[in-house]
Amino acid sequence: RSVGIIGAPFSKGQPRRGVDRGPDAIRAAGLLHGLHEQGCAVKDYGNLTFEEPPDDEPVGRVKHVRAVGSANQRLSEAVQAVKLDGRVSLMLGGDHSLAIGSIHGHAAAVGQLAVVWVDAHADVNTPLTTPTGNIHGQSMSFLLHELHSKIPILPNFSWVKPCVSAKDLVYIGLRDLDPAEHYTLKLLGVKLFSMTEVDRLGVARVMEETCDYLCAKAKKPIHLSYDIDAIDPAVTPATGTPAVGGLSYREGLYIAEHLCQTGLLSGVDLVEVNPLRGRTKDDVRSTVSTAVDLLLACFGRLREG
Ligand SMILES: CN[C@](CCCC[B-](O)(O)O)(CCN1CCCCC1)C(=O)O
Ligand SMILES: [Mn+2]
Ligand SMILES: [Mn+2]
Ligand SMILES: [Mn+2]
Repeated sequence: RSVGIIGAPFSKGQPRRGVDRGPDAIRAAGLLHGLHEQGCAVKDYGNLTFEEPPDDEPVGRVKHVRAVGSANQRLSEAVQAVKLDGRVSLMLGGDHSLAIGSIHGHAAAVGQLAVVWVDAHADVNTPLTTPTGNIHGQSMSFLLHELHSKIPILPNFSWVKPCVSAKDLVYIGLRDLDPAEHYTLKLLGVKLFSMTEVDRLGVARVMEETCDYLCAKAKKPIHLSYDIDAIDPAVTPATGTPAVGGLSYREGLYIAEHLCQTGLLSGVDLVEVNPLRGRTKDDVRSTVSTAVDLLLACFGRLREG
């Protein structure tokens, strides 16, 4: 497998300091060494640098609009370039607002794609429904064709073209949604496996159904957007929006292993690792090493050796 790594040290999609340290923390925990060990051809494109637009006043309730829009435009271009290099793009966050640029750039390069969103949260508030104004909870709303008419014009966002159809999106791990998000997902008929379904069906069946559902019509390249807070906070506490009752380490790995073996994985995000949100060094170590293990599984590592 050929992998192109992009570091996106960005935090303005949410209010907590530290998530911009995610990319270097994940590298320092041995990501590249591990990928090389398992035979991947790896190119590290380094960390993007982001401008800080002055006077970035909220627009309505939405915070850091200009910074988020500008950062994601740059990320979109970078991901598109990695795809045109013929590699699987691996974006290291940074907060989950970065999925806007990552998925946009991926779709610009490959056309129609399927999205598997592994997260405690749906990140599908619109700028008009968000309870917090934090764009990391709104990312999908900018990308879905079906929500196009619900998105107001925002500064530095005019470049964003919706590029995902609701039928090509699957959520896994949901357990903390806002009312408007729940309503939207029901209205659009988005396929989702909340933690209730994970408990009821088991992760193997969830992945079987996910792949059957996404591959039913045509096989599309898959974009996996993995929010580390999908995993139970007992395993990955160093993150900004922890929610109890998450995926076990093993379930998280299985999801990555299964998607890898489809051979359709074309883009990956690993976001919301925040080294400042661990209470102890062990908290941070456990979070970052789990992130590395999930990524090694995305790119071919099997527990059977
Ligand atoms: C559930 N929606 C939240 C969290 C978004 C998390 C983003 B992610 O990238 O980490 O998944 C939270 C909104 N609630 C906060 C607590 C009070 C009720 C609203 C939001 O801010 O929209
Ligand atoms: Mn998220
Ligand atoms: Mn989340
Ligand atoms: Mn459209």
